[in-house]
Amino acid sequence: MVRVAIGQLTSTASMAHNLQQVKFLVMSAVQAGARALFLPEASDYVASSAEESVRLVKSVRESEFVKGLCAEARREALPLHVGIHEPGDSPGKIKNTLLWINEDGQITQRYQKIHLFDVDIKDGPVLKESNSVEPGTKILPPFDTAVGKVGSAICFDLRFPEISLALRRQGADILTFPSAFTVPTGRAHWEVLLRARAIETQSYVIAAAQVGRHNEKRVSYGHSMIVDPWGRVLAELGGGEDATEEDSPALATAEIDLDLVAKVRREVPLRRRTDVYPEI
Ligand SMILES: O=C(O)CNC(=O)[C@H](CS)NC(=O)CCC(=O)C(=O)O
Repeated sequence: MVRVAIGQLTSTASMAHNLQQVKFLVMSAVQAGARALFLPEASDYVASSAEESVRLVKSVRESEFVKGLCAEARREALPLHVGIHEPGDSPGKIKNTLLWINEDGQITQRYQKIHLFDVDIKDGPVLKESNSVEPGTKILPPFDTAVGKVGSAICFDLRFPEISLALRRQGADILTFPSAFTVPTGRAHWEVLLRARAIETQSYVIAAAQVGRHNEKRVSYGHSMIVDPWGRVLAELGGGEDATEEDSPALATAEIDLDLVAKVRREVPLRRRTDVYPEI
């Protein structure tokens, strides 16, 4: 058994402020005895427009936020899983990136979000992530960590079971979905989707999320969650309409039991009928 932590925060356009919040979460995770801390998508900043998002972006070498995180990880010997932005390959574009920073403070894994959130919901959010973000083109092969084999995806990727099934097939014990869900879609779909991915892949799901008001235009749902391979919610933070100051920054922990992963997979074998439908 090994303890993991999820950290929830309200990132703004100030990277210095966001780094302060994350430092508090690192300290809390260490105090709680966690062996890894999982942070939300876009922890470095949440901007109020595509233009501002592009204007704020820094390479990881130049980002005070990422350099600060690497220093924290090394000082506390605590691996960090964190969503940030990076400059894109074409001008005027950025990447929505996930980093694994190991206990030596080194960036050892990187994933670029492959599904972009372009939605136009009547009386709801209108967001065109592709205005500023370049989609990734690869799945990051699941990687070994002190808490298990981690398969990473980001936020809207959660809605596409194919990526979760691919990560599971490549050996993941834990799926992660660092997120910044909107309030209406979160209320309708967040928990159901997370638990469905956990149940159908028979894996832990760790989903750290942004919460509350980032700026005049943007509010996030919160409800960061850890789900076990049987679909039980082991830990959940607050959010939604009733978000309070206690919800940000906030930390929760749970125990990862890899024997439970093996047990669930043994007891309920999911033998696919790939003679009937294509393997994904
Ligand atoms: O803009 C940034 O910097 C950070 N990125 C995000 O907030 C992204 C793209 S706008 N949000 C989502 O994918 C929400 C998905 C969602 O809410 C759903 O699937 O219902």
